[in-house]
Amino acid sequence: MIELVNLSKKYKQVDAVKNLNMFIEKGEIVGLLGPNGAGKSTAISMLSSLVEPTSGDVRFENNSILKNPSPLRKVVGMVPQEIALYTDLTAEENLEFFGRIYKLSGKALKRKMDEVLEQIGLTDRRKDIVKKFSGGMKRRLNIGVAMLHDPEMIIMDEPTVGIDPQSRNYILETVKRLNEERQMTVLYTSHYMEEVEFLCDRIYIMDKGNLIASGTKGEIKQILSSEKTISIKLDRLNDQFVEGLRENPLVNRVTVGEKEVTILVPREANMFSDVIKIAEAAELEIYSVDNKTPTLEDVFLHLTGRALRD
Ligand SMILES: Nc1ncnc2c1ncn2[C@@H]1O[C@H](COP(=O)(O)OP(=O)(O)OP(=O)(O)O)[C@@H](O)[C@H]1O
Repeated sequence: MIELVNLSKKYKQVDAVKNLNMFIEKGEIVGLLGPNGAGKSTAISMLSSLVEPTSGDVRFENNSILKNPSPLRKVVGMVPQEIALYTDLTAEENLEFFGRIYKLSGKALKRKMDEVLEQIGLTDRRKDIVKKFSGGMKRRLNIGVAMLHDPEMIIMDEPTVGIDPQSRNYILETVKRLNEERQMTVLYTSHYMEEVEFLCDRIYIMDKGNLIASGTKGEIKQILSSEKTISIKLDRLNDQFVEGLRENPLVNRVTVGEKEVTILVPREANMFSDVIKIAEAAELEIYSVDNKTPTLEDVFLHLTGRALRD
């Protein structure tokens, strides 16, 4: 459906996106994962023809959209990171206003507004002024606006940043439902790997303007096939224990949580007795030692040496 070919964007000294190659097929949920500043917003702004690339091409149904973006714009709904609503108007009035921009009117507009309000779970708040909405409700309405013209595809730029967990779940479930029931194609950007892991069929991971991994969840996790992650839970932590792990020749990486340490070791390594000895020397009590299935966070850590949210 859509293909990005060697797409780059340079802002003065900053390479916001470097030689990005990506494709999105009809009916897929594709995730674009990366920390702040990775280049995700720039990539989707070029994809939706809001920002002009420095080089490369964006192709929709095999035609370049750089000179003629209208065929793509007709089928894409964009949910920007910033909320774009009139806060002095009600939810209904906002939808009506944006609906008219999409040239909807009369019964067709009313029908569409009812449908969208139902989809975003705001039917009973339709007459309330947006100023009084929570952050999560505003985001849901923002998504509703993008759905007014019946898009085949929706592009969402970090739609759950800074909202309550309940609204976040609602948004994730809505995206899944739209995909399953209406075969909506979705491009979902996030720096929350668990969201991308939950939603997406295929994933692209960006860092500092570069694509660092891509594929299905399984394919991406194969990157770690030679290693495994072990989670160690303790009564408390101290430096001696962490240093003891770091000095162990089998341990490739140590990540320290509150009362939990995770270590990355070769798949075949049996670490149990080493971990117990290091804990005993550090006078700590171990609650559990578990093998973890790798997460996308582990893959990101492996590829960049940093956590996604660093
Ligand atoms: N209009 C602009 N002018 C100059 N630099 C820009 C502009 N837009 C983005 N950048 C730079 O390009 C890089 C990528 O930014 P981008 O917003 O695409 O990242 P992102 O992954 O979407 O992160 P975030 O979640 O923080 O928006 C950053 O270094 C940013 O400062």
